[in-house]
Amino acid sequence: MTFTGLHLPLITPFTTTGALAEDALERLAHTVVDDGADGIVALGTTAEASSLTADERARVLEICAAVCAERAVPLTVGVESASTASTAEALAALDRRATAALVPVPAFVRPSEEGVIAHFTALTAAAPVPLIIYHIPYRTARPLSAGTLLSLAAIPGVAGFKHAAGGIDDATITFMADRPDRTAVLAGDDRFASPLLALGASGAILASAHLATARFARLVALWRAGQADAARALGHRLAALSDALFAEPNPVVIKAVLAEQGRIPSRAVRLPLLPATPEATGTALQRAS
Ligand SMILES: O=C(O)C1=N[C@H](C(=O)O)C[C@H](O)C1
Repeated sequence: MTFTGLHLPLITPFTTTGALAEDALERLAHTVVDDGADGIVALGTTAEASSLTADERARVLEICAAVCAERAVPLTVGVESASTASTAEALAALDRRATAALVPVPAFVRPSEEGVIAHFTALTAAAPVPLIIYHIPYRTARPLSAGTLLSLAAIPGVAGFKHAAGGIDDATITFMADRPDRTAVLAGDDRFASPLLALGASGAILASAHLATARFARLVALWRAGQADAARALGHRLAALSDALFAEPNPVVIKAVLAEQGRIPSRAVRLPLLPATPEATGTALQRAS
């Protein structure tokens, strides 16, 4: 299976009293698909997954799975835990309607690169669905060399990567040149999405695409079609939007803009996140229009 196109890592909307806003989540999921998203990611970082209760996580999954089934689009589910055993347990219990699981290196632990390979080898044995490895060293504190990324790509059961290396570094360039064709690479760093697509990424998982969904979908399509001039120009404009949306910790600005636009009932986020400032919200609203 090859993952292509734009996949939306949905925020979790809350009501004005702080409860899960189920209707708003369902509406949002339908809207992004209407606007050109090729798939949905539930319970990613952008969903504040670690701040949700187990019941809320289960409801989010049910809602997203129902929309994905109705719209016939893939559902990728974020699964994160501190150890290999607990991650394997969470994967084994995954909703059967999931198409893939998005799994980072456990944060804070800082295993060796050999440990990372052993971790994902063990997880593929436990997972009922293919894995998309979430490479995000600035959150996990575990950089990975090109050699390790290529070893991970060779593990049966690894369908691809969400690549969010914090830039286009040496490892990224070597990995993009040498990875097997069957390995999907999805751009996962909003600001660097266009350059990674230019290097051959097959798609993207971008929180920024809650806004301007159709334009982000077009960015992916243009790069995939080799229309570099148009893609580059659009990429520059969308990078400016991403800058504004990531001016404060994700997803606080995105939620504030969606609330201002009346697409979700409130800008509420859960601690330790704080609601977006009016300044950041104003700038993002302008760039989103
Ligand atoms: O939840 C996600 O998936 C994403 N998370 C990233 C982050 O919060 O660092 C941003 C990316 O756009 C998608």
